[in-house]
Amino acid sequence: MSSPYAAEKQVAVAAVRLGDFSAQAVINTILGRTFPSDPIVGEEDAADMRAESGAALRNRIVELANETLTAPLQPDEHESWGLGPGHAQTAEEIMDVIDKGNYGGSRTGRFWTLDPIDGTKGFLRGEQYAVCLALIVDSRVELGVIGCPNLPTSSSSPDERGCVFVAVRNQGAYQLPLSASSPTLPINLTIPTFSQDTLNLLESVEKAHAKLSFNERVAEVLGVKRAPTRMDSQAKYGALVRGDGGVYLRMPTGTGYREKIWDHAPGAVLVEEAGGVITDSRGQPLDFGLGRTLGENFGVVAAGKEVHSRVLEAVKKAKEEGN
Ligand SMILES: Nc1ncnc2c1ncn2[C@@H]1O[C@H](COP(=O)(O)O)[C@@H](OP(=O)(O)O)[C@H]1O
Ligand SMILES: [Mg+2]
Ligand SMILES: [Mg+2]
Ligand SMILES: [Mg+2]
Repeated sequence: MSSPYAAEKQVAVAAVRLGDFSAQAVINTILGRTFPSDPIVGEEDAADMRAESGAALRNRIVELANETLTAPLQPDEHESWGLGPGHAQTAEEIMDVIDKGNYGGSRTGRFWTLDPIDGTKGFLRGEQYAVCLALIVDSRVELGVIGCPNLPTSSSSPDERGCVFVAVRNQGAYQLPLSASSPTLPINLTIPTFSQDTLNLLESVEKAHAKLSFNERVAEVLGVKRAPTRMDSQAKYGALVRGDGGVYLRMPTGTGYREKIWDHAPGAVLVEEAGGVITDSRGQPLDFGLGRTLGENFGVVAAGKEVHSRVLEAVKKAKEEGN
């Protein structure tokens, strides 16, 4: 017997791949037109589309990307970005623009990093996912945007969904509504101070992505009373900066996986601009100048200032116990 929901999974995975590729095509088009000399470190590449067996995938992605590229302009969009009716691209152009994301990263100079769909697994489950973009200059994240189409606008309005988190270095962190035409004003974000009673951990849903048993021990050491919030994608960083949790904790599973810069760059500047601290689990800064990855993986800890140092101590204790 075939496994449950096999057909649904096949369709959903194909849809996500289409979403990933076409989102990278559209975003790279806009970046390429507006900042033509900026390289891009993007998660996806067009190799599968270029393969002989990739004709169906290629046709569908070209169709989807062109649907978005040629749609009537929104109030905050410009024709000079390569958007609007008449701006369809050929299959070759679409594949080339996706492959503009092949940059390897660098210690100096400026580049963008893009995760066209972060939290793929969450997207497949109909839960949280995010479109993530950051600008890195001389290894430092200067700007980060995290679009969360499925995240409630606040924990008190679970039915209103869709928010964008924006942070610019030295200019603060904000939450905007997802729709550019919405009249709602930006919300200025500062991570609140937590007590032992109100604190909880924000962690991955996927056990393959983070060592959740370690988090449990850290929570015990900290005396945390609330259950953790499990959420896919960098929506966790958004939840953290608006005070929905207290600590972002991601510990390596021991497989040698190296964290990708596009999975943390926007979140890093968002946390810092909301008054928080983000480091690896040893308290070292995340290094965005090493290439496409953050290098050797010691995990990620993000929280408000006071909480962050308590979490580092708890992590140290849990490690010393042999967890
Ligand atoms: N073994 C692993 N350890 C840590 N992160 C991993 C991993 N395998 C995949 N990931 C990353 O975890 C991201 C999702 O993070 P989270 O667990 O916080 O939702 C994935 O992003 P994509 O969904 O963009 O591929 C992927 O890059
Ligand atoms: Mg990702
Ligand atoms: Mg992704
Ligand atoms: Mg991926």
